[in-house]
Amino acid sequence: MQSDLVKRGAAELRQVRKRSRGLYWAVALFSLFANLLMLTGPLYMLQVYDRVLGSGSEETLIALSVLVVFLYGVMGLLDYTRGRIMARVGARFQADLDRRVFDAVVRKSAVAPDIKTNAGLADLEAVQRLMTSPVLMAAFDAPWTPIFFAAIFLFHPMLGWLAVGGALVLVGITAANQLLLRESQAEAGVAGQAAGAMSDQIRVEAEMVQAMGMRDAAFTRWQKARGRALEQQVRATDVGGTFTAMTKTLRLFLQSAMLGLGAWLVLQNQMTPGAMIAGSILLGRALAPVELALNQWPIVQRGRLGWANLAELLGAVGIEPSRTTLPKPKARLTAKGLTVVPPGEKQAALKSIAFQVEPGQAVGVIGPSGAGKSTLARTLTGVWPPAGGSVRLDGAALEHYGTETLGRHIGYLPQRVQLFDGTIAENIARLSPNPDDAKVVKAAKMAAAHEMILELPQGYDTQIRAGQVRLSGGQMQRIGLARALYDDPVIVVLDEPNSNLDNIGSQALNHAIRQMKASERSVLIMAHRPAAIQECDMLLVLDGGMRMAFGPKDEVLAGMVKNHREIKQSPAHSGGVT
Ligand SMILES: Nc1ncnc2c1ncn2[C@@H]1O[C@H](COP(=O)(O)OP(=O)(O)OP(=O)(O)O)[C@@H](O)[C@H]1O
Repeated sequence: MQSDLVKRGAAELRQVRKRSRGLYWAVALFSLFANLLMLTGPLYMLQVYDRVLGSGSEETLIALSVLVVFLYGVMGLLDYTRGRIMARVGARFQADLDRRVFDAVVRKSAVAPDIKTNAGLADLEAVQRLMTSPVLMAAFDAPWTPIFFAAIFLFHPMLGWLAVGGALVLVGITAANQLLLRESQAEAGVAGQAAGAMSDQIRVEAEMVQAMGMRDAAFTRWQKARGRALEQQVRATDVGGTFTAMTKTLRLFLQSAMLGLGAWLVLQNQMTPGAMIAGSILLGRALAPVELALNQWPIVQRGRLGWANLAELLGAVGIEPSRTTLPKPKARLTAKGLTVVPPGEKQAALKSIAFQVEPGQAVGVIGPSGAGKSTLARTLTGVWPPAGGSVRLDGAALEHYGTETLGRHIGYLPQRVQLFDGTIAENIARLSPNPDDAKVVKAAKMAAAHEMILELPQGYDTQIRAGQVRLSGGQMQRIGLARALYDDPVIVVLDEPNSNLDNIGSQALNHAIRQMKASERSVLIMAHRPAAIQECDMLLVLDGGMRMAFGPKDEVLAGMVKNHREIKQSPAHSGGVT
């Protein structure tokens, strides 16, 4: 099953690569001519040694040299052009897959984040780098290598066999290099990613690390992860370095051996001195792709690893089917037999839940920690798919809207509000590059964030950057609420919306809920605190993933004597807020 998915992902990658098939053929054709023109050097040597030096004709030397300059010029042009074509092939491959890989990374990370998924875009870049690297050009050159060997055989079979023997040893070394390096390079890659992920996590939580005196411990952990990566890297470099040195030495030796054998054959009158020099140059040309592949093996390995990881990622996260655009729904939400299993878990966090939300209603979802409230929020916003049962928005299953459209219909305020680099307006407008100012201000006013934002140094244009413009938890939550309300969603799902709000914030939230209700929209509030359910008409009580009660708020509360008393006694219920 797993490998079927990987095969599907690999097929998708190949499909994209195939789009540049015409260009690959062009590069292959250019490579043929470039390789034929590489015979220019040896042929020139042959002529200079055997003809010019023999005849002493300066005119011949000049004519030959002019011809060589021209041929080298053409060869350089062909080489340059095929390099440009391959750069475009790589860029096109990346551009064609950017969106798909980006979506897959985000979709998979929303459900089951892991280090491998994090590296999705870096994997795509690694494949693109391999496609544009000289080593891929060497792959185009390799098929023409026999031309060079054939030419050496023409000079003398003994020289030919020496060249073929040497080349075979070099290819053997390259293959051994690949076998030995594969494991340690893959391990170095994985360990490096783990160390990178750990340092990212420490940086994001730097405040906590600093405040709790965890810096030493965090460093020790990171160093351990980094140490593993370094150890593998050093091993890989050691092995790679040994092979590189071996090939370099062997190549130099082979070239001298060719000259030595050539000289002996000249002495035996079996060959001309020109052929001796030309044979040595030809050998260098023939072995160049092998040596290049060996030197650039890390790029090849990383590219191959990237390809394998991308195949796995794209196989696991299928292409989203395009959906027929449905009209803007009414705020009616119906859940039937809804069962949700958190990704990677075996046990359901919601078990066969049923409830209905009508337009103009606010429904409070209450229950102890781990009851399944956030799970319900994630399901209603389409992040976690139901394992059984259904959720329908105005009669259509949530997945029929497509995630982007669903996000516009159902606003979401998560428990932990995270803002992105950009202006406050862009954040409220959900990172839209052209925020609709009127909509931004409307949402901010509804979330009672307008005045607070105006007091910031640049108002709505205040840049939020990691480390700069520190907003308080309550300010973040209000901006998060404005973001949830942006563009008039028909339903908003608020997960612990007042956990960071002060009295004014809580009152503003209740005001926003009343406004939503008055405009026939509906609100779901996952809550611990009584103040949050003040405006709710209905209550859904969850415990251990099961529905314990659902109905009008007062009825449900009356049925829950203990909770009822607790909430009745809270100042929030008697008109105030916590
Ligand atoms: N990302 C996750 N991966 C695996 N299991 C999860 C994940 N998130 C929640 N769960 C599990 O699902 C169950 C319900 O958790 P959920 O977060 O929905 O509870 P909650 O009612 O929102 O709790 P709280 O009030 O503390 O936020 C818990 O048993 C929890 O372990």
